This record gives sequence, C-alpha cells and structure tokens, in this order.
Amino acid sequence: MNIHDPKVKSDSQATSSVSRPSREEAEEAVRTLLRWAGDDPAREGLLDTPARVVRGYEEWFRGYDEDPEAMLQRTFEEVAGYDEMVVLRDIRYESFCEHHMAPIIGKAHVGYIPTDRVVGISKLARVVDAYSKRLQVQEKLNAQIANTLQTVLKPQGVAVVLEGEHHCMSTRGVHKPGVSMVTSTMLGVFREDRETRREFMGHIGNPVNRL
Ligand SMILES: Nc1nc2c(ncn2[C@@H]2O[C@H](COP(=O)(O)OP(=O)(O)OP(=O)(O)O)[C@@H](O)[C@H]2O)c(=O)[nH]1
Ligand SMILES: [Zn+2]
Repeated sequence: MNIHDPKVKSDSQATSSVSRPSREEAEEAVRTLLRWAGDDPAREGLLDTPARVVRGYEEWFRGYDEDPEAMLQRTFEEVAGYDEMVVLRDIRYESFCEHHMAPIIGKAHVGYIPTDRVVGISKLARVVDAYSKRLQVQEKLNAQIANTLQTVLKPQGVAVVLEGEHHCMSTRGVHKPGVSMVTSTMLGVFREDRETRREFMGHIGNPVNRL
C-alpha cells in the first residue's frame, strides 16, 4: 500500500473522519466473523459472545478516545533544580498490530532530561497506554510516544525503547514464538550525545540480553 497516495487516508484523517457504527452493527460484524470461522452464532455458548467482544474492543481500543497531550499538562517545577535523567523502565504495554489485529505485548522504557519542570511519572505510562490501545505498528507507536513527550514537555531530550512480541508472528504466519522486536527513538541530547544515550541504555539494561 502506498501511504502517499492521496486516496489513502493518513492516520490522523482516518481516526477523525470515520463515523462509528452502532453497537448493534459492531455485534453483527462479530456474528459474521463467527459464521466465517465455521461456527453457529445462535448456539447457546456464543449468544453473548458478540456483546463481550464489543466490550473487549472498548477496552483494547480505548486509546482512540484519549488525548495523550492533555495527560502531560500538569507539571512540577519544585524539584530542587533536578535536571538529570528520569527513566521509567519495564512499562508493560498491550497493543494490536494494524496488519492483523493480533496482540503486540511488550515493555516500554521511557527516559527524558527535564529542562525546568518534571511530569508525574504515571503520566509517562499513561501516554504509552493511550497510543498502545490503538491499531499500531511498533515503529509508529515508538515515534508517537517520543514525539509527544518532546513536543509537550520540551525537555532536553527524550528516549523511548520498545520491546514487543508480535502475536501475528508467534501464533500464525511464520510461527516464531519468543521473538522480540526492539525499536528506539532518540531525540534531543539522546540523539546528539553518545554518553547520554549510553547512560539511558545502562539504566534500562540491554533489552536483548534481558529476554
Ligand atoms: N515493521 C513492522 N512490521 C510489522 C509489524 N507488525 C506486523 N508486521 C509485519 O507486517 C507484515 C505484513 O505483511 P503482509 O505480507 O502484508 O502480510 P501477511 O501475508 O499476513 O504476512 P505474514 O505475516 O508473513 O504471513 C508482516 O511481515 C508482519 O510481520 C510492526 O509493528 N512493524
Ligand atoms: Zn501483525
């Protein structure tokens, strides 16, 4: 698919201009898939399944209704001049690959060096969640988290490393369980300064060695 084709919608267009079907339409789509799988949606064990699946979608894809930039608005300046690296490592995330709608399960490691204000650490994890709970490719998820932190907090730099197991690779297709995809986005001083990057990697440990 050529995403530069004007007929192909970009991510932001796709999420803002699409009208949502009703809950009943969504449940009917699940019944169609159940029939496609070869089962009978009218049998007792499957009667409530469409409603459960739709409730599951509300949870798995709640990120479309969340605003990551708004999550970062409250910051704290009283940190006694602390201007060193802040790292949150091993943030579990659960996402879905946009090619197969299969789970991507992994860990995010997020670091930044504040300029004059810090953000509550739970908000870093909330931003990871808000972008995870959407259809994703790992590279995009990685870039979105890093770019949002950089744009809103305007720190000296941001580092985000993601590890993820893609169930589209482990449970279907090429069938390679245990494979972890590692991606990283380095911005500001993390990109420019090798020592800063090395300090961050030291804090999170080498993802590949920790599997
Ligand atoms: N770069 C990248 N690739 C991904 C991600 N998630 C899934 N993929 C890959 O996306 C590709 C889609 O390839 P296609 O050939 O269109 O789909 P497919 O026929 O189902 O391919 P197979 O998975 O190889 O069976 C596959 O190679 C997936 O492994 C991701 O987050 N990043
Ligand atoms: Zn996939």
